[in-house]
This record gives sequence, structure tokens and C-alpha cells, in this order.
Amino acid sequence: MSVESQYYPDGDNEKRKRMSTGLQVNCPHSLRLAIQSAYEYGYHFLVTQITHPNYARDLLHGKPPPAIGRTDRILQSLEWGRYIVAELTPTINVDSEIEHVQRKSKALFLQELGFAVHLGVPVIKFSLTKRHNAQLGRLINEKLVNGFTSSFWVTLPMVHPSQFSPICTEDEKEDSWEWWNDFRTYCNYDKHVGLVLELPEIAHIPSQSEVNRWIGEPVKALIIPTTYFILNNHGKPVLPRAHQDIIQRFLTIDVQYIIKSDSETDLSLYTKYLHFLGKKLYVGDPNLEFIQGCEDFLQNPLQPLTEHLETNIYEVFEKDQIKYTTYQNAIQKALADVPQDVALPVIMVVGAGRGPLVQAALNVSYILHRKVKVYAVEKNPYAINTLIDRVNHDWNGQVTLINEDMRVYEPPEKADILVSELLGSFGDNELSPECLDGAQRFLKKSGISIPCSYTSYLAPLQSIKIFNEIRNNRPADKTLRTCYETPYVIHLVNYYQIAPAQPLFKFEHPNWNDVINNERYKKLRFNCEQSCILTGFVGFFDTVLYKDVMLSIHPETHTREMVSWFPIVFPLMEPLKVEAGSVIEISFWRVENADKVWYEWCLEKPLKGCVMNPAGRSYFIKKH
Ligand SMILES: C[S@@+](CC[C@H](N)C(=O)[O-])C[C@H]1O[C@@H](n2cnc3c(N)ncnc32)[C@H](O)[C@@H]1O
Repeated sequence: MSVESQYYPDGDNEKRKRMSTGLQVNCPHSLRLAIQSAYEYGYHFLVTQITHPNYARDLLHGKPPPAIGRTDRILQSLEWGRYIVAELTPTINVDSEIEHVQRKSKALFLQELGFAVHLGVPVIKFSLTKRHNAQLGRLINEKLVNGFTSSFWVTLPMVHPSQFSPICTEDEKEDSWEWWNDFRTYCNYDKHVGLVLELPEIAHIPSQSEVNRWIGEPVKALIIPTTYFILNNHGKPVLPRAHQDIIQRFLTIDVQYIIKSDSETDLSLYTKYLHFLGKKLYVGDPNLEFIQGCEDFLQNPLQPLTEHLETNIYEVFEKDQIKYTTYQNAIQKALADVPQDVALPVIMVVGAGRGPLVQAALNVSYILHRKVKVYAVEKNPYAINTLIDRVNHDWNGQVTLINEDMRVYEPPEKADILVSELLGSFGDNELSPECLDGAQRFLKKSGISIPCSYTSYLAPLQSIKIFNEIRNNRPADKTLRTCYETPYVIHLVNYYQIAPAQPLFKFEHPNWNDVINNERYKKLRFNCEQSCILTGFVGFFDTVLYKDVMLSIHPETHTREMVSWFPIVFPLMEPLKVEAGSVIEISFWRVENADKVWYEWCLEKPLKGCVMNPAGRSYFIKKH
């Protein structure tokens, strides 16, 4: 660890390496020497008390004023600010029922917080040792509301020891998550209140769903006592498989690791091992380079119908090879099904962009040795510019270009196959139904639409991170209500999906019904397996391109390595605690008028909420 170190105990994610490690030391003889040896061992920060038992701190009677702890001059301010996580004195008990203990604890607590600010430490860490922490929660909330600059790390066992205690009855068993949830609720889910979890011993490993729920929390660090390590064949400390599995789950949310040791052995072995584990267990997305840096970042859904897409967006689309090879497979199956007596099958690519699906259609023609006539219909004049170049240089003049809106274009002939990709993260949310209903005029009655259908899915979501992103990043020209009544496209990482996703709305093409109605309404019910915090709903879609050829971003059927679409999130105004075993029910509408399409959503159970986004007042998709 050095002054130039790039690691910050609670710093910006971008600045942190994936396996940032800290060392917990209790009252070292010399803090400077402790920092130096931690650095030599490969750690990035130190967790330690900023007070010291040698200093009595008799606050209530002390005269002259007693010292709080060792002098701040033992470290430079830069070092306090970079490398020290300040652990509060564990005996402080502001929630004591004994009045004088409570009073003295409060005085000591406020003094330590003040001292931490004086030193400039970035993080203050303390443990919750009981369920009810109203006083502590109120005091910390008061600090936060007044603009306290350091973060708080609340420490808890991942599994409460009473869960496995032979002494406790079922009623006496405590749930750490409930303690945490009560506490952070006092602090109004403030993003400066993070969580540090003590890894459980090997006999107390939590269930998958318990771990999943923790993944939806702002976990900043995991504490690993050195006693959990076992020696491998080479005499080196390693973690048992069950602990590795838990660490692997937390790698996705980029937590830090705190080694807790009472011995003076070579502590470098533990941090080396954790770095090794990070490399071994991290299953990065193969398309990582395209999606890195947008974790939990809110994006407004695109509106490609009314806003022309730009070069960089088309470029990102086109990098997703799997999408285009899947489309090509679908076109191939469809062309094989066009009767042989059709001498020159017509393929119309509508919403052609810069031409990847046109290329796929030409590839199929080559593969099947069957001549086709290809039209490319695109309303974006700048994308047409690219297409002109491709017709001249790549496609040998084979493709007919039409710079028009597919809803009004009058073609000279009808298509055997209509190919489009007008899909958003929720399937229909970029107005594919409205566009294709218009375009099917130029599809033969026997013709094939690729895609044939698409379905949206919805699941209840816990993500305090996203709730806070919306709350804390309100643009100046929008009300908070507008921000919560807007769906966001998000590469979700720090979240917990409360129940499996269920199908919502389905659209099929072509749709030869006399009356086409793209409005929808459905009520969905989800069972809540364990207590959690509902912050909104997450949406996905899948699509049948043709026959068995599908694309999906539904978590259970997700097309491998496809990165074109992230899930879409429909928020709620306030987080809501949902008890284990209860039902979450939501009503969802797709509504339209002559100018726009929008969604409305309303929580029905466990509490009835108001209808979000009525009349599309905060979010809508323009038709023109
Ligand atoms: C999601 S992009 C897909 C582009 C391309 N097919 C691809 O896969 O890379 C949708 C394209 O459809 C175009 N588009 C959307 N609605 C249209 C309409 N009504 N008429 C013509 N083009 C439309 C947009 O300009 C955009 O280029």
C-alpha cells in the first residue's frame, strides 16, 4: 500500500480493482508500521479503531479534557483519507435501556464521529449487535441529512448465529437481513450506508436465495477470518469450496474483502489467494468490452421511430454477432419454406439501419443457391447514406433502397418475407407492433414475418441501488415523480429478482384480424419466498423469429453471449417491505392514442398503490 495507491476503501467503482483487500487490525502498537506491513502483504486498506484503550475518554467528568486517542500526526492526512476504515468502539451502545449507558454512549459516539471527520477517514464501520437500533439509526440519519461526508459500513453476520443454535427456538431465531433492513430504513435507504457481511462458517452456509437477496443489497465488503482457511497440499491457505461459491456470487457486485486475523503469520498468503480466486472464479461476460462500465447505469429507452439513431448506436448493434447469425438462421428457414414455384422471392428488410439484416438475407440467398430480390426500407436518411454506399460497393447493385416510413411506403410488389428488428427490451416498446401492422400491407397473404411474435415478461425487483440512482440523479428539468414514472434500460448487477418472471403481453405478425388492437391489460401475481424490499419491476422479452429460431433476454432462456438488450425497469415511488409468503400483484397496461403509446402500472398487493404514469404524463413513445 502506498500513497500513490489507486485503491479507496469506499471509492468510485471505476478506480477499484476487482479484488481489493483490507486487513482488520485491533489497536496496533504503531499504525504507521501496521500500514506498511499491510502494504507489503498486498492489502489496500486497514480496518482499525481510531481510539485506543490507553486513553480513558471520561467525557462526562474529564477535566482537563481527556485525549480521544492517539495524535493524528501518526499518519498524514492523505493516509488517513485513503487507507483507514475507522471502526467505532464496540462497547458503545446508544440503544442501551440503561439511561446512563445510553447517555455516555451517545457522547462517545458523537465524539468518535467528530474525530473521524477531523481525520478525514472515508468510512466509519460499526456492528449491529441487536435487532432494535432506533437511536443509532436516528443519529446516523441526522448526520446524513446534515451532509456528513464519510460513508457508514454496517457490519452483520451473513447468517445470524441463532439460526443454527441448538438453544434457540424457532421464534428466537434472528434474521440478519431483518436487522439490516430495519436499520437502513431509519436512514431512508441513504446510499452512504453500506453493508459489510461476515462470511458464515462452513457449517452455516446460507441458501442460494438468501445469498441472492444479499446480492441485491449495497454490500461493500465481506469479512473473512483467517480461521476459515484450510491448508492445501502445498501447505498454502485456501478456502473450502462452499466459501468459494459464495465469493463467486459476490464477484459480480465487486465487493472488497477484509481479512481478519489474530495471528502474526504471513498475511500475504491470504491476499494472494484472494487475487487468485478472483481470476479463477470470475466468469466475465465474453462481450465484456461492450458492456463494461454501464453496470446499474440508467439509460432512457431508445425511440428509433421518431428519433434518428446515430452512428455509435448502429455500431454497438452491429457488434452483437449472435443476433445477426440467429436472424440469418431464421431467414434461411423461411426462404426454404417459400414455394419453389416462386421464381424470384422478394425479401423486404424494413427498418434496415446500416444493413446487417440485408447482408444476412443476401448470405442466405448465396447459401441456398436461390436468387432473391431484396428491398431495404429505412426512414433514417443518414442510415440510407450508408446503405447507398453498401449497395454500390458491397452488394453489387442487388438491393433496392427505399427512404420512407414503412407505414406509408407503397411498394411496386408484395414480399414473401418481411424482416425487421424493431424490438426494445420489453419487446413492443419501440413500437414494433404499430410499424409492422403498417408494413404488412406489402406482405403476401401467404408471406412470413420475421419476427413472427414477441412476448414481454415481468418480475418483481429489489434494487436499492437503482432506487437511489433515480432519486439522486434527477435532471433539473424533471420532477422526482416524473423520474419514478419512467422506465429505464439497465444492465442490472446490484439487484435481487424476487420471483420468476411471468409472461405479460404477446404480439404476433402478420396480424390479419379485421380490427387490430395493440392495447393490452394484464394482472400478474407473484409469490414472495422470503422477506424483501420491492422497489419496482423488471421487464424482459423473447421473440420467435421463425419456427424454432428464437432470441431471448429472459433470464432463464437468455440467448448466450447476446448483449443487444438489457432489461427494462419500471420503478415504484417508494421501496416497500414485503413479508415472506405474501403475494405481490401488479396491474399493467399498454395504452395508445393517435399520437403516442405508453404503459401504466399499479401495485395491487401487498399494498394498493396509485396508477403510475397515468395518461402517459411522464413517459410515452411517440408515433410521429
Ligand atoms: C433497432 S434499429 C435496427 C437496425 C438494423 N436492422 C439492425 O439490426 O442493426 C431499427 C431501425 O428501424 C428504423 N425504423 C424504425 N421505425 C421505422 C419506420 N416506421 N419506417 C422505417 N424505418 C424505421 C430505425 O431508423 C432504425 O434504423
